[in-house]
Amino acid sequence: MSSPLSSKNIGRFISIEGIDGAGKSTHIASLSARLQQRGADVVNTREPGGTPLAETLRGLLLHSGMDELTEALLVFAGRRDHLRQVIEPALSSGKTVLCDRFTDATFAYQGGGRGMELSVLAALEQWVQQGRQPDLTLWFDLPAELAAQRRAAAREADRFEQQDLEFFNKVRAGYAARAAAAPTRFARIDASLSVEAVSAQIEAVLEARGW
Ligand SMILES: Nc1ncnc2c1ncn2[C@@H]1O[C@H](COP(=O)(O)OP(=O)(O)O)[C@@H](O)[C@H]1O
Ligand SMILES: Cc1cn([C@H]2C[C@H](O)[C@@H](COP(=O)(O)OP(=O)(O)O)O2)c(=O)[nH]c1=O
Repeated sequence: MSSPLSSKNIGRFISIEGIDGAGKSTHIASLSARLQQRGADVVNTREPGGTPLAETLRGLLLHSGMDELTEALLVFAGRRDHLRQVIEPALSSGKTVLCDRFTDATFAYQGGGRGMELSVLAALEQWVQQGRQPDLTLWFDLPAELAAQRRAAAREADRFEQQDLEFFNKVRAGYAARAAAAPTRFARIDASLSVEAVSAQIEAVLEARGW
């Protein structure tokens, strides 16, 4: 067994997921501000990344060629450091961690998109996280075609964003499978709607939890 993470859990862990172009970045700052207005002490972070070591790995993941197992090992290596250095200490001290992507992205991209065996990812997940999961995952869901149109209008593509529609359809299906397996943790947001309608859905999810 790997060394223990933390036994205390008094903060809230929220992850935000979805295919590239779903609108995560558009909503994160206002979501963070909204949580702070309600009294949360919010730590904003992201994956791949979140610590100096994990940010170095992020640069490699987004810009260097490698196979899917190497990708998975790098994301989990960064995740381990991120959990130990940032996420667990924050949750132990009662903070709210708002994380732009977490392990569902590995199941969706390396599992769904690249076709890696899910049992290998599940074993890595157990070793690295020892049961730690977000308390809430906001899944921005929309058709891959619409996300591609939004990305094309917005920015230059990295290694993942250069993938075709078939890849993103598989990533989306990967998220759908994770959501079906953890229906209490996941909240599906219809990300094909307007920015205002997406914000309203997020608010409804938080309200329903009394957050
Ligand atoms: N609900 C929406 N309707 C239309 N365009 C949107 C919506 N949400 C985001 N966008 C636009 O789509 C593009 C991608 O959004 P972004 O927030 O960067 O996505 P992500 O962070 O999930 O990749 C941006 O140009 C953004 O302005
Ligand atoms: C966390 C994670 C991300 N990724 C991919 C998904 C994204 O295409 C990419 C970077 O995510 P993201 O930070 O959302 O990209 P951007 O800053 O361009 O919005 O990393 C994986 O393939 N596996 C993972 O485990």
